[in-house]
Amino acid sequence: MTPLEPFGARLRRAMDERGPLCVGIDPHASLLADWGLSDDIAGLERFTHTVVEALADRVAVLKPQSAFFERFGSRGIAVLERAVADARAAGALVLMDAKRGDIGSTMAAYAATYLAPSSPLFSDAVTVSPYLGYGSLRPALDLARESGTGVFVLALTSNPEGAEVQHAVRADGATVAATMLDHLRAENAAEAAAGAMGSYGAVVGATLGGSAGAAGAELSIDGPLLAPGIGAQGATAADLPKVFGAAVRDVVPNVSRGVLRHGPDVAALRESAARFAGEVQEAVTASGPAAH
Ligand SMILES: O=C(O)c1cc(=O)[nH]c(=O)n1[C@@H]1O[C@H](COP(=O)(O)O)[C@@H](O)[C@H]1O
Repeated sequence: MTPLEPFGARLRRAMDERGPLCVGIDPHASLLADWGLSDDIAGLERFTHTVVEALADRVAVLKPQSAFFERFGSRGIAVLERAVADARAAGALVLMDAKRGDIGSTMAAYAATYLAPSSPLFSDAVTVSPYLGYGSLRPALDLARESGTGVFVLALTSNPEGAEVQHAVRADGATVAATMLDHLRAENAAEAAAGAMGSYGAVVGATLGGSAGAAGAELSIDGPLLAPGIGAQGATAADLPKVFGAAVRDVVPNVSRGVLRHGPDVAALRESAARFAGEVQEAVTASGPAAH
């Protein structure tokens, strides 16, 4: 396998060139209706193609939410495959939001699905859940290193229910979330030593306010921090420095419905993404000088 350049380096370059915004491709049934589309494979295809056409040549990352495609069965997956290929061809990095997590031997099959270059769903990175134990993710972490792809591990999720697991305190006094972030920092150590951004990211909700600190979590992991929750879940770009502090420059903020609700007009989708990107840039710049 000829590996791609490591994901972290590719992502940092895309963030520098296009700004750090990630837009989700989340074809909710309600959005299909709002766009005047049918809740079927034709509607799914039209919606997805429109988002890719509008944004893949300008945002750093597109994040298709796999569930919205899986609900249409094999034909939905075919639409997803096409979206991944088209978005990558137009220059966006594709983060597959599949939130997979299983015992290690099964995890290897999930990893191959998204991170093996020969797979029809090959993506630049995938979201995974570490709540079968961080070590269960090893096949994905290793395949990512081999294929130049990335992995985003759920650490502090944007939903209020996450705290009962993620803020739980272990026997050694650390919270579960802080432990996941420590694992990721260790995973990124070699790239950090070389002055590069690592390929192992964490998901930390933009909605958390001060509660990331309350979980005793050091958010700097020398890798990217995916921050969902801006727009429909109530967070704004101005929350990013408050939640992330000095780590804000490693943040990839995600907006899904906040942008998608402006479709199906391509110009309106672009304008909305540009507005969020501008607000993010303003918030990051106001937070202080770049460390790199
Ligand atoms: O991993 C994710 O992307 C994710 C993690 C998390 O903690 N919270 C969260 O909202 N997400 C995803 O981010 C997207 C947020 O969508 P909007 O609320 O419409 O902007 C959805 O696709 C969620 O599945």
